[in-house]
Amino acid sequence: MTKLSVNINKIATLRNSRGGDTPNVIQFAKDVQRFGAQGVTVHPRPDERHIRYQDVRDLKAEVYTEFNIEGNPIKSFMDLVLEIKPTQVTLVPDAEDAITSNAGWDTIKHKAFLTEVITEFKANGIRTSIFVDPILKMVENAKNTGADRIELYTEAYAEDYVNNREAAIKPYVDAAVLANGLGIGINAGHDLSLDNIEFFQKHIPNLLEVSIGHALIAESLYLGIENVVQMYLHRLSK
Ligand SMILES: CC(=O)[C@@H](O)[C@H](O)COP(=O)(O)O
Ligand SMILES: NCC(=O)COP(=O)(O)O
Repeated sequence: MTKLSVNINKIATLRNSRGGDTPNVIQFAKDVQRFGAQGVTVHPRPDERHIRYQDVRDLKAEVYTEFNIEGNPIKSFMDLVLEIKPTQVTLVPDAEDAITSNAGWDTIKHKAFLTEVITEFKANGIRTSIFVDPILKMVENAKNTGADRIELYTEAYAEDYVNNREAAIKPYVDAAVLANGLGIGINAGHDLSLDNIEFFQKHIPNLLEVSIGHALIAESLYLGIENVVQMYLHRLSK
């Protein structure tokens, strides 16, 4: 079964655009869980332009499904995650000035750093995942850091899906087969949508979780959030 974790960063972005508390991110997290989402994802960045560190603290009491915190493990992020102790931390090598995540880890170059960080999170009972491109040596070395899972960075899949979905999925299938053989779990995320999720899920063996935000919120403008969560769950259950 593939779990749906809803990334609520965009709700915080909308709220922050006016400076008040509308829409309320806590209420939104409660609602997506009530509608069936099996997890909530947040990605606090150092400048807090999307979800804020205080939001993450406030969410702790309200997220009763899987709580996934994503981000670059700088000191303030590590302190936050160790304070909250979510179900899962996903390590993402995002630069401070990047609009959104735009690359996976080089798990060879950063092996020592990742190993140290992962050891600390695991010692605190937090499941660990590393954001990686579908590159075999990056997947293989993700396993060597001690991470429980990888999160496959799916932007390239989403972009290529519209032209040639068979070619688009191929590197992800190869990466997933390797990950399964190595015994490391598989998550995926970035630019997944109602259009491309079903094909992805059908072809990736043992896909444990997808985290989806941008497209899901955009689709909800037309279809409503309750419908959209149900539509994703339906596509993921096939
Ligand atoms: C890790 C990742 O893939 C990103 O998609 C990210 O979590 C999305 O966050 P933003 O929506 O704030 O760009
Ligand atoms: N880890 C990916 C994520 O949380 C959401 O990415 P996106 O759907 O906003 O592109």
